[in-house]
Amino acid sequence: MTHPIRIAPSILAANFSKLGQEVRDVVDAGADWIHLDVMDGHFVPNITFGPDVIKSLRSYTDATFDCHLMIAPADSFLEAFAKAGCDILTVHAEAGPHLHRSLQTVKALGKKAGVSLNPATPESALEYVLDSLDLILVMTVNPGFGGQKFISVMEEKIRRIKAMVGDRPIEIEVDGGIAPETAGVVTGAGANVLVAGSAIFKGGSVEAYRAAIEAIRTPAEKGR
Ligand SMILES: O=C(CO)[C@@H](O)[C@H](O)COP(=O)(O)O
Ligand SMILES: [Fe+2]
Repeated sequence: MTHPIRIAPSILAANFSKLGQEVRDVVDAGADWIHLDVMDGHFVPNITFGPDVIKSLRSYTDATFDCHLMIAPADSFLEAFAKAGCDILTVHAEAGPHLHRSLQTVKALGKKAGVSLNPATPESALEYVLDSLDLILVMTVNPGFGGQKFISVMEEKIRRIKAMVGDRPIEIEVDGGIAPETAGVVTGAGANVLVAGSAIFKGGSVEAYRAAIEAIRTPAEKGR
C-alpha cells in the first residue's frame, strides 16, 4: 500500500515560549502532521512536556497530533495522552514491559498505534505485533535530542521493515537528522512520514517554514 508523503515537524526545535503560535505557523506553512516528542529523563536523557501542554496546543490546529512517547513504562500515561488530543500514540519497543499490551491499550482508547525502534534494535522486534500496528517509527538517531546526524545504516533497516510490512496499511516514519540531503534516501528505502525538527524550525517565520518543508518534500517525492 502506498501512503502519501507526510512531513511532520517536531516541535522539539520550536520556540517553546510561543508553542501554540509555532504549531499554527508550521501548519500554515504546509506541515501535514505535528510531531510531539515526549521525554521523561529516564528512558531518554532529556525532559520535554506532558499531556497538559499537548492539551493546550490542541485548540491551535486540527492537524494530526503524532505523539512520540519516549517514556518508560508508558502504559499508565496512555489514557492521559489520548484525552489530551493525540491522534497517534507511538511507544518504544524497548520501553516495555509488555509491548503487545501497550498496543492493545492504545487501540482500546480509539487511537492509532505506533511502535518505535531505537537504532540498535533489530526489526525482528516488530514480528509478532505487526497486525496491531498503524505506524512504525524508525529512529535514525539515538532518541533524546534534536540536531543529531542521520545514522546512514538505518537506510537498510527501513528497507527491511518495508519488506516485512508487505501489503499491510502501516505507515513508515523516520525521525532524526532528516533534511533535504537525507529525505530522498529514506523515501527510496520505503519511508513515507518524515519527522524534522531543526531542519524546519531554524527560520522562525511562516515563510521560512514553508521553504524548509518544501526543501524536504521535493527530494522526498523524487526519491520514491
Ligand atoms: O524524537 C526525536 C529525538 O529524540 C526527534 O523527533 C527530534 O526532535 C528530531 O530532531 P531533528 O533531528 O530533526 O533535529
Ligand atoms: Fe521524535
